[in-house]
Amino acid sequence: MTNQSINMFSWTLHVLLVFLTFLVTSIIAAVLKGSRRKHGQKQPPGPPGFPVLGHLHLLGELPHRSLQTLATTYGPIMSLRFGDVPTIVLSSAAAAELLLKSHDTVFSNRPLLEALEYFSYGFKGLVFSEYGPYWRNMRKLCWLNLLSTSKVESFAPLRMKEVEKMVEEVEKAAMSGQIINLTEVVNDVLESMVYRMILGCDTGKNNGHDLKGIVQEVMHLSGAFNLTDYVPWLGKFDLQGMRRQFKKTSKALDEMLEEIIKEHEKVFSSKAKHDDFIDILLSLMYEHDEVDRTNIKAIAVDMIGASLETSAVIIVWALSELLRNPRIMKNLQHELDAVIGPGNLVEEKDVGKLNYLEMVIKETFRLHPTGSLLLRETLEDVEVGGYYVEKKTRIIVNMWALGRDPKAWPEKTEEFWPERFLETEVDFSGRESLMFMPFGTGRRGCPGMQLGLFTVKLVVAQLIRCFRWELPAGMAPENLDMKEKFGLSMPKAEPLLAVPSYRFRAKS
Ligand code: HEM
Repeated sequence: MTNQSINMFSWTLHVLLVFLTFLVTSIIAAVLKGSRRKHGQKQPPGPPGFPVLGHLHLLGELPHRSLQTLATTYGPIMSLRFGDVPTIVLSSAAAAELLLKSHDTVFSNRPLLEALEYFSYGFKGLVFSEYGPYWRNMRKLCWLNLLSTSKVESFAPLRMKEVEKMVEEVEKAAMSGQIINLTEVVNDVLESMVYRMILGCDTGKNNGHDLKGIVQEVMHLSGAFNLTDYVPWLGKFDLQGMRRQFKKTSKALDEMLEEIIKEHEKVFSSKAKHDDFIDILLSLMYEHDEVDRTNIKAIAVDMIGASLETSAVIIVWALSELLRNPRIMKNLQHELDAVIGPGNLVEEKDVGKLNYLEMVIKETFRLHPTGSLLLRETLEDVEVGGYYVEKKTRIIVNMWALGRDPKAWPEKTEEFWPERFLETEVDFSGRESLMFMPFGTGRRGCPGMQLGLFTVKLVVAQLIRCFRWELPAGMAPENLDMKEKFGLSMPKAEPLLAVPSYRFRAKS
């Protein structure tokens, strides 16, 4: 035997051994878990699964669609197992009401995913920290100091300035009849707003650190499929090489945040102070023991992650639906012209008067929920709706399916029809009814809803008020590609391209 074939043989043996250990351990684990379950405890229905994989193979490229299809057979409360993780998928408003509303606390935990352990400094932020006193403190701190109504309003001039810059850029394209990539325009304005508000800097290179590139990598890795999250004991083999990437990216992220914090510290007591989230968190660190440097970094990452893609993605979907539905675009332009003075830019104080805009944004969230699968985990065993749900069961609320639940939305279910909200008195908060809850619900509901809505409405209103939009090369509205791709926030798969022309030159 040559050296090469000996190596080949030992490599094959190694892979076989790993696979066999994997198979045997998983079967033992499944048997032990089964035997722990008491007799007569009814599980929600679900399809038969494979050993080891469970139902992972059923997820497909667009899990929200695959799960919706499965729910037509197994019902709106469905039991699945992804690797080692028992999971319940909720696919209707009634199912979400039954579990989440009546047992808010029990369903208030989040799964501890490996990527987020790295990027949130061992779950020291808010979004993915475990339900309990630490999470409660962090939530209160963020709510009072960063996301309260008065704080959100204090950043309004910053948002307006960035929106004005965006309008100027689009005006240049309108002058030359250019096709523009609206997805890029929206991402750029959101990045500028979010980075300035949270970190006090823009999207370019910061002391040699590629802020935009690093954040994009963090978002990408946080949404990527990681086998370790489903079969934890396989983690030590790091078969997909994910841990290596988490370590590399979290190191780059940490170095960049350190420098940003140091810059803030240098000018903290001077007039050159930025007055952004880092400044606010630094003052809390100087005043209170409960905040340290790690918290500042973890919260900054959470706030960027929670606000950037969510808002940008929904704006692009809203603009796409408006381009595909000229009647609705016209209605919105009429409302904007009637409410806003001639030639003026829309300001945040106007947003509350724009009822049709509100309906357009609601309808966009119904059909294109950012975060198509909302993730929770049970804190303890619970019996609900005649079913037994174990502690540490992962709960997936299929928001995609909720928006298409024919019982909740019987009329024109698949159609973009904002007028349905004239009759349906639901707000964004998921407080009254879970048929519509784009910002989640209950204790873990989104604390950035107000900020998110202001931003989304302001950007959409400005782009529709100032410009007429056409699809490139005479494309018919109904031919616009509306496919989504799976990710943390379910963005449109293809960038949105369109040609702007002036409705009028706006002045602020
Ligand atoms: C259009 C924009 C946004 C959408 C659609 C959105 C949506 C959501 C959703 C669905 C959740 C999960 C809620 C649940 O489990 O019930 C969430 C959580 C969260 N969001 Fe937002 N969000 C947006 C903007 C923001 C902004 C601007 C911020 C802050 C700067 C923010 C901060 C958070 C935080 C901190 C959490 C975790 C709360 C917790 O676990 O206690 N979000 N968001």
